[in-house]
Amino acid sequence: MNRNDTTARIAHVFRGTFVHSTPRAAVEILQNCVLGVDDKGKIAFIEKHQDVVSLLEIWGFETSDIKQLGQYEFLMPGMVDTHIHASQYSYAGTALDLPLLEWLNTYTFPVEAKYKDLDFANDVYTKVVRRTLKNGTTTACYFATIHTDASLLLGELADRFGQRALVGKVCMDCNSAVPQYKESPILEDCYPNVKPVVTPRFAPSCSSSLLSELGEIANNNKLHVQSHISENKEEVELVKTLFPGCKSYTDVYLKHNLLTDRTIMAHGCHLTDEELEIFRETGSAVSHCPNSNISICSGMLNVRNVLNHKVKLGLGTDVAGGYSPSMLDAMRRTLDTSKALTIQDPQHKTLSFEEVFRLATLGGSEALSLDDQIGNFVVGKDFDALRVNVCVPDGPIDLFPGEGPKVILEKFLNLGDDRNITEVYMAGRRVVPFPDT
Ligand SMILES: O=c1[nH]c(=O)c2nc[nH]c2[nH]1
Ligand SMILES: [Zn+2]
Repeated sequence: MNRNDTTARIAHVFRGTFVHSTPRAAVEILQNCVLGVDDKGKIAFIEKHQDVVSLLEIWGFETSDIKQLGQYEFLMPGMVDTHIHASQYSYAGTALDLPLLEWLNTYTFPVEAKYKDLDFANDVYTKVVRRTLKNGTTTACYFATIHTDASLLLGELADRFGQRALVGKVCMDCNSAVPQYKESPILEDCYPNVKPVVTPRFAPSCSSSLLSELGEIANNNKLHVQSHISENKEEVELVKTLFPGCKSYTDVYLKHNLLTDRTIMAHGCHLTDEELEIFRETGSAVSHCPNSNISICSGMLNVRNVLNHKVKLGLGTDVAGGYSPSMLDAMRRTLDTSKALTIQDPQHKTLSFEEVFRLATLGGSEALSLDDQIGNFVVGKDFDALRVNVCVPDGPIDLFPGEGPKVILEKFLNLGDDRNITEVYMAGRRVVPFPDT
């Protein structure tokens, strides 16, 4: 409870129930606690309420500054979407009738080509940032398009609305389906909470020389890398023919120096145990995108097996292969997929809702190598948080006598929506409700 930094002042104090994950506990529920946020947006303290008198003295705030959470309210860490295509948001909820490679050629590339028009980009990017923030995504790892100006605009909008983001200008130099839609390089480091991520689209749309160039840029500048891997079986076969000198899909990225502890690869449904071993050795992470995996019939990732290999794993909405921009949906689809695997093989150890909660928060922060900064309520981390009220008027959840905080959390995760997320904070700044509403 020491106050080390004498210049920091307290900007917010909350009292009530806090729910988060730790490396040891998938869900830790802290009741009747107080949490303080300093004016730099960092968590200054989290203590039992009986210690409030000494906290008042140490930190110099007033009792009247304390925001009391209601009986059916709690604070949880902001959710981390480790894989989302901002540029595909305009057709989210449609166009889910083709498998990956045809889906890309038919729907995705023609739409992404439209981002040379900045008005179009501004409309879609504003909507996706606002929609995901309202649904509790405080950190998003975005794919944009090949267009530098529109990708910079996405970064600017994330910064303006207060979403932490990694923004990837897509790099691809092979595209026979829509030949005018291909190009290369990256983005500048532009805002405190918005960073560039080196983004080769996936091996089939990149030449070996582009992959090498991107591996070099990422390593020389210590940048994040994101791409797709082993999403669908046809794609895995295609990669074998395109890169005959590589032992596996994973080996393609490994050979081009793209697998580092700042790498996040989406899907991985068909990765072998040998490939997962390479992920563990390099510290690269998998983004599990269950809505997309089912919606375009790509496969079912065995998350339990990935976790058993000690590979970092977060969840992704993968809009628009995934039709929902909500991380609550990503959690539900993760549970559904795990249950489907148990139906196929009763020996499969089904994921629990607590484990999935951890994947959406702390797991996501680890996958993006941001866990020293975000992911749970630890002193010194940034205060990225959701204020959840499971009892909002006309809300989607009914409660019954005797339901404790764990049941309330489970109901929110399974039944809740953005109506229950009454406030969103990123680095101590309240970003939802939006200032203009
Ligand atoms: O789900 C996906 N969405 C995409 O846009 C994409 N590009 C390559 N591989 C992909 N998979
Ligand atoms: Zn994707």
